[in-house]
Amino acid sequence: MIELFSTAHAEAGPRYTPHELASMLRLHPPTPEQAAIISAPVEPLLVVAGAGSGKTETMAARVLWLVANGYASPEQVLGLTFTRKAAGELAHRVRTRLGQLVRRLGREELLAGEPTVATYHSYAARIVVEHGLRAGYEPSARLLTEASRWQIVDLLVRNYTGDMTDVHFAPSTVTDAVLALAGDMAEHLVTTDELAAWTGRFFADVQSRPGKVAAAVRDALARQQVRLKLLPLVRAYEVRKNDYEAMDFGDQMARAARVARDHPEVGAIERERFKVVLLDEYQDTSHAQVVLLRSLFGQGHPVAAVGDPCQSIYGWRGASAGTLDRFPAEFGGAAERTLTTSWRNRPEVLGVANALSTPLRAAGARVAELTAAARVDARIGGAAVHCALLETYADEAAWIADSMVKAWLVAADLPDALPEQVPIEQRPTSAVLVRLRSQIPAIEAALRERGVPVEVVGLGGLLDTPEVRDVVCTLRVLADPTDGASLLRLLTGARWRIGPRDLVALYRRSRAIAAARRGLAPVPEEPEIVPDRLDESSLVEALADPGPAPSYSAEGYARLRAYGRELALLRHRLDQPCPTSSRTWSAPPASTSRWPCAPAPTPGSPAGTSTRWVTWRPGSRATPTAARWAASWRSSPRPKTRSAGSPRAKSTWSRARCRSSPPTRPRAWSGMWSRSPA
Ligand SMILES: Nc1ncnc2c1ncn2[C@@H]1O[C@H](COP(=O)(O)OP(=O)(O)OP(=O)(O)O)[C@@H](O)[C@H]1O
Repeated sequence: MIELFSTAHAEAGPRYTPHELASMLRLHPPTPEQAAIISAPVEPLLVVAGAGSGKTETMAARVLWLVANGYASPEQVLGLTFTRKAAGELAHRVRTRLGQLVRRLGREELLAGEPTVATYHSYAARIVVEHGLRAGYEPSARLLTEASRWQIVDLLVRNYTGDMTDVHFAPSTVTDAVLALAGDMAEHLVTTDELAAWTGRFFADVQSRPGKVAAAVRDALARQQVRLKLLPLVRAYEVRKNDYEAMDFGDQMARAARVARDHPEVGAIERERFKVVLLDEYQDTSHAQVVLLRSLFGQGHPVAAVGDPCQSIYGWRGASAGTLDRFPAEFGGAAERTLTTSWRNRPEVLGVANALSTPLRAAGARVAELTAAARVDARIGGAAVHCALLETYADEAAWIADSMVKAWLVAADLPDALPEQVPIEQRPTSAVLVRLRSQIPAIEAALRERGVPVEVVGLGGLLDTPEVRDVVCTLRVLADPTDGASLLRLLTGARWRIGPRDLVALYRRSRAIAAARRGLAPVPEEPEIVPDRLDESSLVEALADPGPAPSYSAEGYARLRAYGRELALLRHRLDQPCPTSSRTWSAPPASTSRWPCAPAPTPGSPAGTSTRWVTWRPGSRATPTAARWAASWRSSPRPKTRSAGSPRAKSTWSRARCRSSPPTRPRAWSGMWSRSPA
């Protein structure tokens, strides 16, 4: 048990029961299960409970009970959640209740200060800033955004000349794989050397066993072989981050965990500061997060963790349902409690949810089945949960909209009315959850068609509207001439309506351009046999230079020419400064520099036709990093082309890099414009 917070109340036992506090603040009375958690001894505690069972509510009530009974002052409470939204929700409930308590008890001196409610990541960031120097981490290290991470690794990948035998990925996939591997290693606190050594031991172990290697093991070995090939890139990424004095989110969590693990004095300081710790969604904590929390608060400190093994969504990054099972061992013999009343769902929904989660429980998830609270709203539109499997998104949207209209009419007892005739107070609120944002417009349209007012929530809403998506695709095509997928969307969209025959002709043209370029490239020692990414993705070039008109329908050709001209005009504006760039930096010393990616003159095209993708001029506004990258690109050696049959032939992606890197360069380059200098 911890040293109690000053007052006589705490030493003499709790002054207020959970029920008394609830009635004092006019809150819902807690259930017996909730009351037991709220007033549990001030020791490690694990609450395993399902969705909507009142976990957040109970945690807020526990903070209130601890403060009211003098076990902790508000500022000695730390609550950690995964998302800012959840942190905001918990903080709001705790602060509102503490405010009510102050007004009721009139004891402001005891309740001064604010609890700290933060995300796991922001708490880790604070640990690194405040204590990182103990482990040699600069507190001023810059945090890389997802986009910056991607740009750094993409550039490394495209300039990489190491052995990539057996890595049959496109460059962008290699970039994703390197980022994922770097992230996984940070989550698991594993270094590149440790991973290489572990893989070596694993291989030796498998090979030392007699008999045939099972197919599944062979697959695992092959995957690990690929992983080993990526390790030099992960190392290069680490070096690059050090050069930039930067780190990503994974590094930040790993640094916090290492500081806490290797420097016990940090735990002493944090335990002194926070007498009570609440951990939300504990089932989703990664290995690095568990190490951080266990190192800081793992010696019997009153940590209350809540979690639901059936809601574990981060298995891929090291979280597992076993995290909940290990809690008592990690935090010093925790009591375990549960909540079984659902305040959010009706019995029919819970019946389905309980049935669906039965296999998870059978596999060891120790979470109790939920039963509906008596106060859950009366049923609307029948007692059954319906499930439909429909052929198209449009059918699905229509079905959802019809079901909702039916529910409205049943709720209002107006079977023949139109939705807009249902009085507002009789309209039940309804929510539609979708798997993909792209489904939203169709569902929204179907509901509006039937007169049901709709509000689309979520940040992605605007980006998914077709008009905005067209603008985004246009920007992509301008910045990345290999982005054939975006161009295809625009060509087949409502504006240009290019038909299949003309698309095939354009595709043939792109092949001809690629073939002509191969013809002009330095002659390899042996013929190349593997198609590369550029071969597949030069539709944008073909649009700029569509070749002879008779290959297309007259109308199609005219539209393609018109659109090609429009894109060329827009492309000339690519090097204009971005208004958000906050300082001007002198660009590297060079005369006007052109990215050498103009398509070669090809048979059938007017002599000298070429497309200039991006022009950069001295004096342009650029960040120092962008300037450095541009300079390093110019001085980097030209990659070699691959020869078929050579013993250690570079794989597809490696050669694709050599061909596709010039056109994609502007993407990395222009992406830097919008960033403020470091
Ligand atoms: N004893 C109670 N009496 C009445 N309502 C309650 C009670 N306990 C919780 N609730 C209500 O139940 C709803 C769900 O509670 P809460 O948000 O705390 O659940 P949760 O388990 O944290 O949900 P999730 O699984 O989504 O995180 C809230 O509206 C809350 O006010």
